[in-house]
Amino acid sequence: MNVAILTLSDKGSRGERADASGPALAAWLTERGATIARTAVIPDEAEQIEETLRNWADEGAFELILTTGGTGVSPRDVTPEATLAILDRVVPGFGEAMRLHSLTKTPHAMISRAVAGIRGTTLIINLPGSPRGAVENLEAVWAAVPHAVAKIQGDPAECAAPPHR
Ligand SMILES: Nc1nc2c(c(=O)[nH]1)N[C@H]1C(S)=C(S)[C@@H](COP(=O)(O)OP(=O)(O)OC[C@H]3O[C@@H](n4cnc5c(N)ncnc54)[C@H](O)[C@@H]3O)O[C@H]1N2
Ligand SMILES: O=P(O)(O)OP(=O)(O)O
Repeated sequence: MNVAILTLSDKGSRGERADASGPALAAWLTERGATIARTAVIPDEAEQIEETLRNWADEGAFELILTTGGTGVSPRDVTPEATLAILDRVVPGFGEAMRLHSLTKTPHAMISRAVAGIRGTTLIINLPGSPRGAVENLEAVWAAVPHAVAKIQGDPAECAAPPHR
């Protein structure tokens, strides 16, 4: 699976803090056989986020785009709005699963407004900004990602498991 990782961070984009979240996600994914095909760190600016997500998805080179950062309620947290602006279809189950799983780790999980969905043939998933939060939220949805990616790419196989005996 070719994955692109977009880090949204004002401090990171200004060089005031090293990006630890993008590399943490990359390491986690690489251990599971994914290829990290593109990374970038940009500020929490809605137009820039929309443009980057639109361009990356429309390249058709990545099955999965992960964002990290800007999902909360601070004045400059705009990642969910920017993502929704460029999605063709929303997949609410990813956000539901992330918050359900993350609430077992911290009550602050309910503050993340992360969304997920599809643009063209690319699955896009928001993750929170902290390195630990980003990986914990990816862990929460990973079991469904390969199947979702296959379906988005047009896999015609039937989903239903064989009937139980
Ligand atoms: N499973 C978990 N879910 C959530 C956690 C968690 O720890 N585990 N944290 C919750 C919190 S707290 C919040 S608030 C929300 C929303 O988070 P955001 O997406 O808005 O995160 P940011 O404000 O962008 O960042 C938070 C914090 O993390 C550090 N940070 C951010 N970006 C980077 C980076 N690229 N490299 C290193 N460190 C980074 C920094 O200290 C920021 O202040 O999510 C809940 N969900
Ligand atoms: O510089 P950022 O965008 O990572 O913001 P914060 O540290 O306030 O989450």
